Amino acid sequence: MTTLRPRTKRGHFCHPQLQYGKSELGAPLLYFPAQCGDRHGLVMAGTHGDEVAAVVALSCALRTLPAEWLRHHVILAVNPDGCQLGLRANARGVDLNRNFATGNWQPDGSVYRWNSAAEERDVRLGTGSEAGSEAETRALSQLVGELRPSWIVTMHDPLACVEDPDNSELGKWLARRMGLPLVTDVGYATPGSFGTWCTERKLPCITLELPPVSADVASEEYLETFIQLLGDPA
Ligand SMILES: C[C@H](N)C(=O)N[C@H](CCC(=O)N[C@H](CCC[C@H](N)C(=O)O)C(=O)O)C(=O)O
Ligand SMILES: [Zn+2]
Repeated sequence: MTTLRPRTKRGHFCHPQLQYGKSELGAPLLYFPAQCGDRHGLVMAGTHGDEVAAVVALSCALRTLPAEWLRHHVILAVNPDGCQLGLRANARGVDLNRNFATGNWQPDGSVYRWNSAAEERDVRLGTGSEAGSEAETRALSQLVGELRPSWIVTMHDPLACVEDPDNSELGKWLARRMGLPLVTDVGYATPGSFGTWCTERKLPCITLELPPVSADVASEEYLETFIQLLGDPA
């Protein structure tokens, strides 16, 4: 059994970090490389800067796990500019999850829901001047190409489901542990999305949609599950 880091010492990282690019505003794009095992996965959050409960909960899990027990790569903030601005888009107003170089990329912009109380998705965002136009998209695509992870879990909120087109054992485990429904899609079109980009490259990708909970609640409710996700072989 892994001896977890005492809570008194979880205020800082002891895990190596590597830079895989720069955001549109020049922020470093960081990832935490796996420190042990093989068949590494990639667990990431912060594609949308208005969905940060997973960023905090994943960070808490990472800081609780001793560095040498990290079995999978981690990106806490795919979109650091959006995270610091509290913005779904990146600093250029582009929804990064509609900017990936997929067969169905659309140039006409995208919409999202202001919040769970909104009756429709009507807040407009760009999808980029072309597929892969954004620095964050290109850097992540290149990193995935270099790391060649066995699987990817990308965290969003607030739709409260586990989206796994492959109905994999990992997807079933996550759904069970999180008490969320396992679905094959989120229920609306996502052209140019990361998940579609992965599907086209036959890379297993699970989208974990947290419920609309605070970072405070997520860091308590999901800590054990996220520690197991990061520290146990998949
Ligand atoms: C918090 C926001 N205001 C909000 O309500 N956002 C939701 C959408 C949440 C979200 O971003 N979910 C998906 C993830 C897509 C998964 C897809 N299968 C993939 O291939 O990546 C998204 O990108 O829309 C909202 O309802 O707008
Ligand atoms: Zn999202």
